Amino acid sequence: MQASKAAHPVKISILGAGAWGTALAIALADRHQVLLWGRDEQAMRSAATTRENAAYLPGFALPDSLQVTSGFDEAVAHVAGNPEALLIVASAVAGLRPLTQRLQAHPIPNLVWLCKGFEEQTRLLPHQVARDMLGTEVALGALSGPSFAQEVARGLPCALTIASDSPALRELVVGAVHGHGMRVYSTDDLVGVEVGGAVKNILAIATGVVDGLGLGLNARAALITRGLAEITRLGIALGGRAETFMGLAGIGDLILTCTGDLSRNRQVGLGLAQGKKLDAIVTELGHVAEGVRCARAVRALAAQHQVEMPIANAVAAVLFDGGSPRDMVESLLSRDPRDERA
Ligand SMILES: NC(=O)C1=CN([C@@H]2O[C@H](COP(=O)(O)OP(=O)(O)OC[C@H]3O[C@@H](n4cnc5c(N)ncnc54)[C@H](O)[C@@H]3O)[C@@H](O)[C@H]2O)C=CC1
Ligand SMILES: O=C(CO)COP(=O)(O)O
Repeated sequence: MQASKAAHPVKISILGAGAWGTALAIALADRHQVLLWGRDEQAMRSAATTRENAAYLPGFALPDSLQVTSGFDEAVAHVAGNPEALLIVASAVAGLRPLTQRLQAHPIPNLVWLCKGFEEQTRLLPHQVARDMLGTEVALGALSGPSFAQEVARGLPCALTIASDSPALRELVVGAVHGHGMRVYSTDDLVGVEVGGAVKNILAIATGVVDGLGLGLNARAALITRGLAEITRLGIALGGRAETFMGLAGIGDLILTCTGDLSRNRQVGLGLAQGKKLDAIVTELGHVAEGVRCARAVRALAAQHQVEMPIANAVAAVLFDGGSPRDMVESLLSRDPRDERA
């Protein structure tokens, strides 16, 4: 599909001024009329004056053309009722329900989210949460793929995928985001894209543990490969398509997050291997590490759907059951041999 609408500017509101929402706002602000909303009034006032989001993305200048606000109504009014405008939810998964609940009263035609995970309490994927809150009238989609915020904010190249069952929304997102070093592919496999993005975070914690324990590059490659098998099994059980897991939101993001030290989830694993406590690691990060919240939901879903996920389960045991990082490795290495396709 060609980026047919890239030529003209689009109104875009981004709800959530964390690292990723801010980076995407920076990347799009030279092409579109972008408004970035954050819930912390003082932080947004400071960002508007200093032209920097010091808490979440320090060191990156906000372009003059980027509007910054803590006024929710202002952010919604920027796009409401406009079928060519785009509303992007850039919060953590935990923010998707409260934010979409606030959108119920507004005529939002197109909604895309960037978060990766399952909702902790309900074990729902983001598109199920969004549908719950907004019904079927709104065109919905997930924008995912390997994309560290800091690199996107620096203008380095990346490739993303937009997943939606609405061809018009896919076209709108490709038209608005593709270009300027960002390649945007599209798919209708929302489940596959969301499962890939959610579960790779747990595998990044596992890889951080293995690397932190100094177990070597062979072990890392084995873990990533068998991790992909786990993601694929769960994804297919939940209705995703196998080929999606060989794409950007599957193996692409898995490789990035497992091997790149910019990953917060990988940092959690490295910290655990050093013997640090989970609470201390998460506090020190100052950002969300979705794999931590998601691991319990994935363990429960794997059990419910009878999907074998030994690595994800071993991570959950370290995070929630007091298992040690070395126990995690031992539990994986002592498993019986099996057919590689199993
Ligand atoms: N940082 C990155 O490189 C990338 C992050 N993502 C995903 O995007 C999402 C956001 O990530 P970051 O911006 O990096 O996280 P962050 O930790 O830098 O910022 C989190 C954002 O979510 C908001 N938030 C958290 N809990 C909330 C709640 N209960 N209600 C409303 N808002 C809430 C915060 O106010 C903040 O704006 C995550 O799901 C992450 O997995 C996806 C691709 C790249
Ligand atoms: O999803 C990401 C890159 O695509 C970011 O991963 P982390 O949340 O582990 O930093």
